[in-house]
Amino acid sequence: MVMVSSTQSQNKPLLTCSKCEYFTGIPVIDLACPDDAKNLIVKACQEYGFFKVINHGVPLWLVSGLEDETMGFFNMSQSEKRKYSPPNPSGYGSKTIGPNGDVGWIEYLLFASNDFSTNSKTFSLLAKKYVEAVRKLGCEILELVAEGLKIQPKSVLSRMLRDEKADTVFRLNHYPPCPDPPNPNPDNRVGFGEHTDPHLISIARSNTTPGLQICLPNGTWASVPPDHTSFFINVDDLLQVMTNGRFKSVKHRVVTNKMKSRVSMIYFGGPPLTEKISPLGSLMEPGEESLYHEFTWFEYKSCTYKTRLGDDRLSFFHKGSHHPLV
Ligand SMILES: C=C1C[C@]23C[C@@]1(O)CC[C@H]2[C@@]12CC[C@H](O)[C@@](C)(C(=O)O1)[C@H]2[C@@H]3C(=O)O
Ligand SMILES: O=C(O)CCC(=O)C(=O)O
Ligand SMILES: [Fe+2]
Repeated sequence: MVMVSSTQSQNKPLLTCSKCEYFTGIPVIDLACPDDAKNLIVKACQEYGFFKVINHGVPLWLVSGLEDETMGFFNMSQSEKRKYSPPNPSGYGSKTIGPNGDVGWIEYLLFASNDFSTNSKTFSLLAKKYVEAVRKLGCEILELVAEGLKIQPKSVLSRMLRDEKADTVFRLNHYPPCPDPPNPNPDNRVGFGEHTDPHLISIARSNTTPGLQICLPNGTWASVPPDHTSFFINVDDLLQVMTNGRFKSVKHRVVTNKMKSRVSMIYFGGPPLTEKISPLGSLMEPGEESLYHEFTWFEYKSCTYKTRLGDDRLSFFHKGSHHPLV
């Protein structure tokens, strides 16, 4: 499989052909240094649509406590877990992803509201605290984005996550070890197929098992080195539109692991359903035209659920597109 590494001499990604080599070029943003962070975040969002944050302020006890509780859920019998399915819009899912025939080597819990009830009260309490903490982190990051882009007010993006009607999803994924691939073709050893996330921003944390890959600007897949103490941030589709294409909604996927199980916890930050989405006026250069038709988050979300995971949903909203979904 083609992987990517970087050399110290050039600091530019090079193609190599060894298996399981990590990409060493993921931007790392230290939130303890906000003056540097605002510019580095903008650069990372333009170049990769992806970066890692350290010194994020979310306590480790909360993160590992929720991971333990999550594994407590996934370790239950299939018949116990099935009591919480289907994941529509909230609940337990296994092997199928979304309503349109996508599959993966995965089981998961989806929460489409602030009600995180399962069999465990501790889980619900920790999930509530965790989502509050990562939403706050998302607001901080979006404010640094506004500062880095030199647009006012600095709450122009973060206000959408702060809104009491903010439409967020919280997802806990468990990828069991996949010892014998169902098909020897590595492309079929997929935990979560390639896609972009539809919201504004996704904030992900996983355990120490590798698996996440991002698609680089040159179209190659790069393996993200796991780091259970940090958060990985994705630019999502709405942020690409609101920056009129300056930021890239990152294509990503998860490959399976033969030996170890992987668990990830992802907060997807979205605006209220009625929010109208178009490029930020304060960012547009004189004479610059929007690349997209204006739409509401409700319209985009409805379109998302009519598509397959790997579809390019944003293309339906490009000016010039007359797609029937729009
Ligand atoms: C196949 C699908 C699953 C998904 C809804 C969709 O029709 C297309 C987008 C998918 C996605 C990807 C990011 C998030 O994991 C997710 C919750 C989302 O908002 O969009 C999933 C959806 C899902 O699993 O329901
Ligand atoms: O498990 C992961 O790290 C990523 C999963 C993902 O992309 C998603 O849930 O949308
Ligand atoms: Fe995703």
